[in-house]
Amino acid sequence: MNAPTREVALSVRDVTVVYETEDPVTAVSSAGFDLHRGEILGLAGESGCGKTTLAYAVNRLHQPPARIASGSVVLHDAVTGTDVDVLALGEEELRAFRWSKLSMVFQGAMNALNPVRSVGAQLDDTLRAHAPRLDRRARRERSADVLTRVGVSPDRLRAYPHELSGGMRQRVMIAMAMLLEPQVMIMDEPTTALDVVVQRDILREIVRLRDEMQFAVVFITHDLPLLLEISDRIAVMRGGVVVELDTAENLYRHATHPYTRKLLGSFPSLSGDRGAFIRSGELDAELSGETA
Ligand SMILES: Nc1ncnc2c1ncn2[C@@H]1O[C@H](COP(=O)(O)OP(=O)(O)OP(=O)(O)O)[C@@H](O)[C@H]1O
Repeated sequence: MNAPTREVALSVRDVTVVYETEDPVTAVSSAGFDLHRGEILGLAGESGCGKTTLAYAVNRLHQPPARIASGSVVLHDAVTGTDVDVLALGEEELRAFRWSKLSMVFQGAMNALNPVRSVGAQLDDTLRAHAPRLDRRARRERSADVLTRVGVSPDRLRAYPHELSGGMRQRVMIAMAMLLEPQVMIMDEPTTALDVVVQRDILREIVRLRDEMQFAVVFITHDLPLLLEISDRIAVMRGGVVVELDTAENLYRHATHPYTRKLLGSFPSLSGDRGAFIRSGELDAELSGETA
């Protein structure tokens, strides 16, 4: 597996998000992290701790009553060499930024496909909107290529969403998220709705693609054992705050925050002989090519 670099792709600093409801809720409070190029950063924490709220802030997806009260999100664009101040982008700039620089896949993303348009037409729409210089043939090739990368045959370009299984539809959404080769992908429980075998297949693909394409991934889930297997570093959130951020291995072996230890202890698969677990699971072995 390629080691991620120390170069920072995305800096998230002191982000605070408030839901301005009758009784305002500060869902994320001064939270932040640096995401390195080519890195998979896991974001862990129990339900309601603010993971999705933070991810939405990074992609500016919040609608009222949510309000980003403070903080900064900066993408260090490797292509142009400039820094993009995400929270300051205007509507037009934001449209150009999403998908092409930073893309997001949600748990229920597969339901976001348009039921009356073929997969190919939907990939083509995104390319036409964001890569107008590509001609029809180049768009078709690119669409076929991303589908192949996520393990879906290019014949499926003609298929309609209802003709595909849930796992395939979710793969199509992951293909869509990588269509414009963004530098950062945020994946919020991207495989939770799928069965375990499909989930593992897709995760294996994500890690392989990260190695191939060197994009950086923020991977959000409450499934800490899974994060320990696939992440380079893990940030643990609690009550809207990042309480600990360390390499997967350090976090597993020497978690310093009592909450992280409690979280590790709450997964039966992680108790017992901890030394035997870390990054030596079946998935990791397969990823490093040790098994077929
Ligand atoms: N629209 C909303 N209005 C008011 N409060 C909200 C809203 N959406 C989320 N919250 C609150 O913000 C906090 C963080 O929620 P968030 O969904 O970000 O957590 P999460 O860690 O992603 O949880 P999960 O793993 O269940 O998705 C929670 O206390 C939640 O109740």
